[in-house]
Amino acid sequence: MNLDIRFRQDFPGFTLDVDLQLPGRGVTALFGPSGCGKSTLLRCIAGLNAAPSGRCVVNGEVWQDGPHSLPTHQRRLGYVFQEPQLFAHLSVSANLQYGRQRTAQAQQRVAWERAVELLGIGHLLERRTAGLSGGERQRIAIARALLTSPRLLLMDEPLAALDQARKNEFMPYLERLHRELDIPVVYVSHAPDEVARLADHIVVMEGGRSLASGPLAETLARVDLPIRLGEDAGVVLEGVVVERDAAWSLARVAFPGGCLWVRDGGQEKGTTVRIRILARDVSLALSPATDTSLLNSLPVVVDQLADDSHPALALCRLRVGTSSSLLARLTRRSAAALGLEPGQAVWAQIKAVALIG
Ligand SMILES: Nc1ncnc2c1ncn2[C@@H]1O[C@H](COP(=O)(O)OP(=O)(O)OP(=O)(O)O)[C@@H](O)[C@H]1O
Repeated sequence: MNLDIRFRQDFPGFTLDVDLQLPGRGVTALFGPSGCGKSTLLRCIAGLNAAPSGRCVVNGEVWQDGPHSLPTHQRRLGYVFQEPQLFAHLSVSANLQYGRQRTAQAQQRVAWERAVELLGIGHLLERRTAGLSGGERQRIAIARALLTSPRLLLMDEPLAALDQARKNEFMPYLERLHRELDIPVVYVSHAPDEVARLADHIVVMEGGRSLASGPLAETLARVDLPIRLGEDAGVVLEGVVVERDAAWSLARVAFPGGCLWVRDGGQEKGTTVRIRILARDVSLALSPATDTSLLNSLPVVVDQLADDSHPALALCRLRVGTSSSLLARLTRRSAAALGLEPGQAVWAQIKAVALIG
């Protein structure tokens, strides 16, 4: 189960040149600054851009092999754009019907009721799409894409047109798709919070190339990428809610290697959650601090030190237990004062932990 994706395409002043082996399940985020080629790559995968030297194999289905390329309508894919492309004169139901009609009955793998329920649009079916909110329209666009029973779902910044409040409402629907449907998704975004919350695998792009491609947690913990991620550098950890403290509205999340207190997000004990810790929110000490307001202090081992984007700053990767990592951003002066070096045991003090889903 994998996606074999290789394209080279020249444009005036820009070349897309990627060679990627991506997992054939889960969400892969294409992440990078504006103009780095994310949408162009998505268009190549969809066959909307003709890249004659490309190769695109989706879980064994060959969509392109050099000049032999299936036209887009013969590729079993769903494409969700930034702005939902719905038929304004038709009802929601008729829009969905359009998606389903495109797929032969024998190939239909996502039932109507399932798509409607997953995206929470049952109450909208008889409405015309023109009067709906941006978030509702986007949910309908996704349901319509699902009803084509795609082998691959391509999403090009589906949340970009929504404000933060609408994004927060929308995100759980994407998480449900991820959890409950076995359709691989390639998801374009330049929003680190979205990537941290949704992705299993990340491709970091710059200037038409892939700088890094790997599992989310591992890739975000690399010290050579935070320079590109700037203020957003940080790790994502997956853990389980093990305790809830109603008196202080806090929850304790256990992850491989330790436990952290976070603001209680309402999840039941036993729920798997993701937490995000930015490098700038982690400071280091040689002993466990007791006279501090910080809730979270973890014993860690210095793994790697690297220069950061500014000559005053350093990035430090820390091992927590045997399989988790943190990043800390600190001044080089502080690193020298603490005498930091790989293998050293120190304490990580964590100013903020965001529970992201
Ligand atoms: N058909 C085309 N003709 C000329 N240049 C093109 C064409 N398609 C893409 N490009 C160029 O490729 C580059 C990458 O564009 P692309 O839209 O893929 O970036 P992106 O990472 O998706 O950006 P954004 O996040 O802003 O959407 C840009 O410089 C763009 O001008």
